[in-house]
Amino acid sequence: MSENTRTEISSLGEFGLIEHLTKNFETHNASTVLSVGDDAAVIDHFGKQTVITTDLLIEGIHFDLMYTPLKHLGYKSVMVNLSDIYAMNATPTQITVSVAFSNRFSVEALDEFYEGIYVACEKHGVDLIGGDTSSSQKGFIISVTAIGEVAPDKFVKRSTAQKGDLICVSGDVGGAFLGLTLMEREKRIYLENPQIQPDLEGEDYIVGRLLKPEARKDIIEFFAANDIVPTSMMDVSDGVSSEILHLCRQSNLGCNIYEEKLPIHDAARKAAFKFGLDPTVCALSGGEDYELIFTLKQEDYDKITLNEEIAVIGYMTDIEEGCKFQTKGGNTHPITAQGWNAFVK
Ligand SMILES: Nc1ncnc2c1ncn2[C@@H]1O[C@H](COP(=O)(O)OP(=O)(O)O)[C@@H](O)[C@H]1O
Ligand SMILES: Cc1ncc(C[n+]2csc(CCOP(=O)(O)OP(=O)(O)O)c2C)c(N)n1
Ligand SMILES: [Mg+2]
Repeated sequence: MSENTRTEISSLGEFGLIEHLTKNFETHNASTVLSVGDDAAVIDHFGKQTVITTDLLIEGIHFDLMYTPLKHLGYKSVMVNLSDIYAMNATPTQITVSVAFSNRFSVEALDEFYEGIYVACEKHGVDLIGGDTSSSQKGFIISVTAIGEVAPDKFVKRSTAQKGDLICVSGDVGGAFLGLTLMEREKRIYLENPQIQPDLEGEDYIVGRLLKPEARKDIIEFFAANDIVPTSMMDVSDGVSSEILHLCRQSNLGCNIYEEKLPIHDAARKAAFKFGLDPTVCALSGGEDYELIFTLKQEDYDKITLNEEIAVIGYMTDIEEGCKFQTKGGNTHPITAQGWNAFVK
């Protein structure tokens, strides 16, 4: 397809567009009994339990199209939902995708967005089984629902951590926030002086963390292969400190977290210093890392030491102890939820 082709959505109409966007996608899961094309889809998880989650992505709130390629946006819209399914220790099987957009979008633009959706589906073995398509007066609105399966009562909640459990985080945290800080800075410079080209040299890691997060399927597979069942779990969308407080509040416990144990990538640390930010603050309050935060019984410690993708950052305590953060200098502070909140500007 030529770069300059612009096909108006009106040339296809709503039903033509849906057919165009979905016709080449085949379903792969046995649980997908009926897919796109009827009043509803039908799924059958053959005795397993069904896990379901949904998240909205709103232009200007969750993403900025000035620096977000549509293919990446499609991919990320799916990933943030799959991340919630993995956070239940479940396997994603189907998604629905609903979109609303203004006439500033062409068929080619939506094709790009769906390319990203399909790449994410392929990678995680998920079927697209339906959705909805509408117009919006202003802005691109995306709503994805993900469905998954889990063996009966094997899902992992936020509320079941026990005193003494180890608190663990997968991968590294803070990078996506630094990617966002960089993109917002470059956008500002560009708007002030459009002749200046964005300077993203050497910043691929943090930009990648923002634009193409990876839901941690590998961690769930590692648990299954090593007979590990976390005592509680959730994904890191709003920032580590905010998520730890959710685990503590819902489990009626306190915690001790150690600054020196926070997994921060070198590229993120360097970027933080460049922007005059504290890497620890970025890791605790940044958000959009889409890593898993979970608690484990102490006797499982040996099973995870060999996995370099898992860091132990602290442990759960009695509720009376409060939620505490110990700095590298040995000072102790209460943890506050300074994570992302769509209603706080
Ligand atoms: N408008 C709503 N109506 C009903 N339930 C909601 C609504 N918004 C959020 N929830 C529910 O509240 C819980 C927490 O949501 P949220 O903080 O968005 O979690 P996550 O970070 O996993 O997306 C979830 O169970 C979610 O389904
Ligand atoms: C334009 C823009 N503004 C702000 C952000 C930062 N941001 C967007 S969503 C989000 C966190 C998660 O969003 P939320 O809607 O709370 O997801 P949920 O917790 O429901 O999964 C963050 C930090 C961004 N990526 N782009
Ligand atoms: Mg949500």
